Amino acid sequence: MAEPTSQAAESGTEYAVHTAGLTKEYGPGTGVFDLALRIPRGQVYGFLGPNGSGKTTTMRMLVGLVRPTSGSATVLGAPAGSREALGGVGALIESPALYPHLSGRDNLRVLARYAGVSLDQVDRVLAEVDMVAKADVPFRACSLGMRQRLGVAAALLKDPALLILDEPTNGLDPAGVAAMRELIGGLRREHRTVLLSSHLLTEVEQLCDRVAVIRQGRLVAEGTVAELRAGAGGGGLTITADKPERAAELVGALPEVRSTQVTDGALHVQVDPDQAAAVNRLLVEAGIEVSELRRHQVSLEEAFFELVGDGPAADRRPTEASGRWTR
Ligand SMILES: Nc1ncnc2c1ncn2[C@@H]1O[C@H](COP(=O)(O)OP(=O)(O)OP(=O)(O)O)[C@@H](O)[C@H]1O
Repeated sequence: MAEPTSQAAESGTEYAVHTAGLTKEYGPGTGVFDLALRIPRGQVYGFLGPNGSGKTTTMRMLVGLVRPTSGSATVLGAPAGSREALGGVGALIESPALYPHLSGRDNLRVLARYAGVSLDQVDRVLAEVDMVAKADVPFRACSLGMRQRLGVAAALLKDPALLILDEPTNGLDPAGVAAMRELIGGLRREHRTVLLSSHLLTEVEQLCDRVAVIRQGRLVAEGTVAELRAGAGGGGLTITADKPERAAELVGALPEVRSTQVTDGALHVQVDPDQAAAVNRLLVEAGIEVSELRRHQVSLEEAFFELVGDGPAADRRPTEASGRWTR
């Protein structure tokens, strides 16, 4: 699959998905409102939000299953839901609807015929989702993990540039989740774009290049995982040193440091924890004795709960915004 071309960039199609003011109003305050998404090609893009926040509705609008109330959505440079856009999109939205009595392979053959795709593609997608050995098991006898893999295989039949996967890890055991992670990592290596919704934030953290967070139908944050973490305080260092005030002065002068604070003799520094070695070196070279230096990282989960406001980290406030925070 080709990388985005400069011609594509010029014509504004460097984004696999581009929405502006996208709205689906089911009722007052219910649905999706004024959504502006830009999903770069070739990335795995996480779409996060609590139950009922509008993820599925958005994905359905992107494949033309739900008609927007207002706004626009462009998919692979064509209007969402148009024949041209759909030609390049594979989607798994909710559970795959396959015939229970047919095997995975036969189900995929039916879908391939229906989509006008060569039957040769069936073996290719079965291999891609690592289901060749189990391809002849009737769908009704397939485990949840196998069903989800077949769902992804069905979405891959048209060799799509964009995969839209709504909760592909739903209900999977840890081994199934790990296998799905591997599969999605493989899609990225093929330069496909993946729009992925998931409640498994550690998975999203490992897989996604960028993330959008929606709450009650509205975008509340967008950025790389690192930017979202930084927006939630970003983590930092706690330093025990013999001259904490002097240490704070020195460390505070570093351009990467967002803030310093000395409490109970310990120096708290808001900075990317990966700067630990540089900070330590600075202090030691200034003749300050460092007896302890601890790193702490804000997880995507903590950042998420801070944004959607109903979890363990809800009482904490972001101290500095570096992602595209829209709250
Ligand atoms: N066809 C519909 N008619 C009326 N309201 C709907 C319809 N579909 C969705 N909604 C409402 O729109 C809101 C967004 O639902 P949606 O399914 O998009 O959320 P979600 O983020 O995918 O949730 P989940 O994580 O639970 O799958 C919810 O309040 C839901 O009840």
